[in-house]
Amino acid sequence: MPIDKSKIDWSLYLVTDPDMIPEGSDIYTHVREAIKGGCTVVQLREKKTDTGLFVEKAKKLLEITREYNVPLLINDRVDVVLASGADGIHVGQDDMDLKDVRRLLGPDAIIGISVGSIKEAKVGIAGRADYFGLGPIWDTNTKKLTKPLVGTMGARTVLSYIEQNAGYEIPCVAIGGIKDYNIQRLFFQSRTGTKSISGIAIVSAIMASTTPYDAAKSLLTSIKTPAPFIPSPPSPSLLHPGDALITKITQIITQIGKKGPLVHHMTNNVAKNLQANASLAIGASPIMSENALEAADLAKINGALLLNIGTAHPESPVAMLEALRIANTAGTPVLLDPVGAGATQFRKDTVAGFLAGGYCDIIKGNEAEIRALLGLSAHARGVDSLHSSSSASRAELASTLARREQNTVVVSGAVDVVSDGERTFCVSNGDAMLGFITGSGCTLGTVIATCAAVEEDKCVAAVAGCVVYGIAAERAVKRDDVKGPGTFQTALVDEIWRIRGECGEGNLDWVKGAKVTSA
Ligand SMILES: Cc1ncc(COP(=O)(O)OP(=O)(O)O)c(N)n1
Ligand SMILES: Cc1nc(C(=O)O)sc1CCOP(=O)(O)O
Repeated sequence: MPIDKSKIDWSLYLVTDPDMIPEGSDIYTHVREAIKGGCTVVQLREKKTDTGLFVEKAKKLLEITREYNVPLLINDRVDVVLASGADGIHVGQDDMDLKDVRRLLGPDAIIGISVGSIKEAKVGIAGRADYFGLGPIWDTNTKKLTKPLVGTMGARTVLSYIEQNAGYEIPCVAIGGIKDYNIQRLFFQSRTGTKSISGIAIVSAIMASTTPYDAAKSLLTSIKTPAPFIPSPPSPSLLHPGDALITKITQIITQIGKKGPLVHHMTNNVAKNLQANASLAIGASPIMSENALEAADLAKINGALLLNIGTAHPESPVAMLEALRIANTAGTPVLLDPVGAGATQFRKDTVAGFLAGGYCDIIKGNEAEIRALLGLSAHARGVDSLHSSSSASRAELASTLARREQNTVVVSGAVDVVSDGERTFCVSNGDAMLGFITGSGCTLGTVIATCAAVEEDKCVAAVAGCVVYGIAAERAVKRDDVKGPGTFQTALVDEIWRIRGECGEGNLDWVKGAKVTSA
């Protein structure tokens, strides 16, 4: 029975590679096991095989795929499809023109094309492709890539173009560097309002596995399980600054005192002590450990992970990325403080590696750091709309990055700007004295991460962190015992402690000083 192409399940699409199959197995056993484990589509990809053998392999595989009602597609070769009776073909942009492929294979054949940009999507749409292979999403060792990486953001751009322009439904399977640990983030970060990828195409994670059944099963589980960090839609009362937001801030601080969340810091040596003291003062339990081998155990405990690259060593990015992935799998919120991002190539690569390799619920940085993450020059100049340091343009920076990353971004400064891409708040609490103590920005990160540990709405958690930290600074600077930065630093920790105590006693007067507006 030929496959009905309107009913294909694109969830887990296996692309074969004969050179990866572990010794002792063969392509037929391997593919059968992978299908039993959950593969829903198979593509036979033979780059070096002679035509005769290619057709023979296709015919034998077709017997297997038919048993499971799974479509078998052939990579690149129309003649092999025709000779074997396979269900369709996958072609690249430089292969045979789609109209010719269709003419040769007929209306029922499943025809897919590789797409990595809007320009390539136009080719696929014009040729009425049945599906797109969207990639390369990430780097891969499976083949030498000749096209730029698409990333989750590029995938979203293409999906949104298709949604608005195709005029017919085109399932898209993402391909390139996809593993168990990045699947959920891929689905989450690439989705548009209404269109998501329909599945993932995998080579090495299944073909190189000695247990293809288990590999496929585990990949399918990740596909079917929503990302643990997907935020719920914000409560309508928290869309704008107002009484509900202020009440929520006090509830967050009270919750921290009650729950004592663990906040795992992988942070810099300069700020570590202040961050640990501020954590304790607000009611959290700080752990300062750069050891990735502890990350799995720490992620199991409720709390948050803070990554700060201020004094990172050459080996730090590997340990931090490992911790980030573990936190993502556990659903533990992660705050990234990209200290000095853009200052050196090492820092640029480190931050790019985190954003490509994991999901950070909150990114907190100063304006130069956030500009660096957006690929803009560190200093405001030029005529682009993001060039000045007004609150409005910093709000644009924050919301642009938040929309790109599908997360919450804080641009810290005299006025802290917090955005999740939809809502953007300005928090004007704080004092200039914060600029005279080392690690004050890093410690704001600690306070925000602690709020994120107890609050699902990360944008509101970030606002709460900015408010409590800013008000503590305002109170500290007014104290008679504060004579300068040294005494201010101590008083700052004391005031965080006092605010937490007042919250615990139900005295919420402190929050009357909150200065939160919409950007
Ligand atoms: C599902 C899927 N997507 C993309 C590709 C890549 O195809 P192509 O661009 O033709 O590159 P090669 O496979 O020929 O190296 C694919 N095979 N499958
Ligand atoms: C065959 C192929 N095509 C790609 C594209 O982007 O067009 S990436 C790719 C290889 C994907 O292998 P793995 O799952 O091992 O990363």
